[in-house]
Amino acid sequence: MVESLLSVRGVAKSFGGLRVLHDVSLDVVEGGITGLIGPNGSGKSTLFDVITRYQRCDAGRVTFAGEPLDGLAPHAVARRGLIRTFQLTRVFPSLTVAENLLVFARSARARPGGGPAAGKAGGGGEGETRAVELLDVMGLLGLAHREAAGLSYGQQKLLEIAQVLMLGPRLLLLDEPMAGINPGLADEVVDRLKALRTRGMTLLLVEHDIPVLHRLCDQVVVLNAGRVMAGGAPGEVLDDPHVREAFLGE
Ligand SMILES: Nc1ncnc2c1ncn2[C@@H]1O[C@H](COP(=O)(O)OP(=O)(O)OP(=O)(O)O)[C@@H](O)[C@H]1O
Repeated sequence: MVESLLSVRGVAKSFGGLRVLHDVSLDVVEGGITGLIGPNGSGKSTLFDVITRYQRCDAGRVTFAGEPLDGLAPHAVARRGLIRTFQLTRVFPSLTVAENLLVFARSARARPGGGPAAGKAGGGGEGETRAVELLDVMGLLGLAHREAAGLSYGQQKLLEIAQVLMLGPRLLLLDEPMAGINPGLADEVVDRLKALRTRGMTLLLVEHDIPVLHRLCDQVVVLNAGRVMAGGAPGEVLDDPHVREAFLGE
């Protein structure tokens, strides 16, 4: 049996009297891309909040790399390598693309045995080497000396992902990485995310676009009204008539 990098078991969460998550369990295997889909209000953001410890769950447990996250603060979770983009990223418009990465070099953590997408970076020369490598992976090397303010929205998204990669995550949580990106660039973002997987990164992302889910994900988990209603290979899950009815309104 393949051990999962992230394991969510029996998670429940209510806000006041409103039960938002009911007994949610899922596994994310290392080195894969897992898509999380579900109608508006089905609990996707709340699940991300619980996983990253922005919210406490009322019941259940989240385990990362074999260790329970109970009781940890969000920054301590991030330090273990479980990182969500909005937590830490901010594109500074008046800095160059390269400078935007180097800002993150100083706070980067070392992770022994990581590949280029999950390795270590300090300040100085090491941080610069890593920044160049990540700009290359994200297709931004040619823009390294441009001001970030001049980037397209999609390029800024790629820069945000590169910033967070400076921190050496082991699992990256992305909330709708394609949102607002024009269709031409969406293909590029898909390719860049796949390139990260090739380098050993593990991704869990909220995504609504069905063709994107088919192209990108190894596994899709469907959340409906706070419960996992399906999970498995994209081809199986996204063609399931129950899923199509709940999610696509068919
Ligand atoms: N802090 C909170 N206090 C009270 N209710 C909340 C809170 N956060 C979320 N909710 C409620 O929980 C439910 C699930 O919300 P959540 O944002 O997790 O869903 P979602 O699947 O991410 O939705 P969307 O696709 O619209 O982002 C909604 O009914 C929402 O109003």
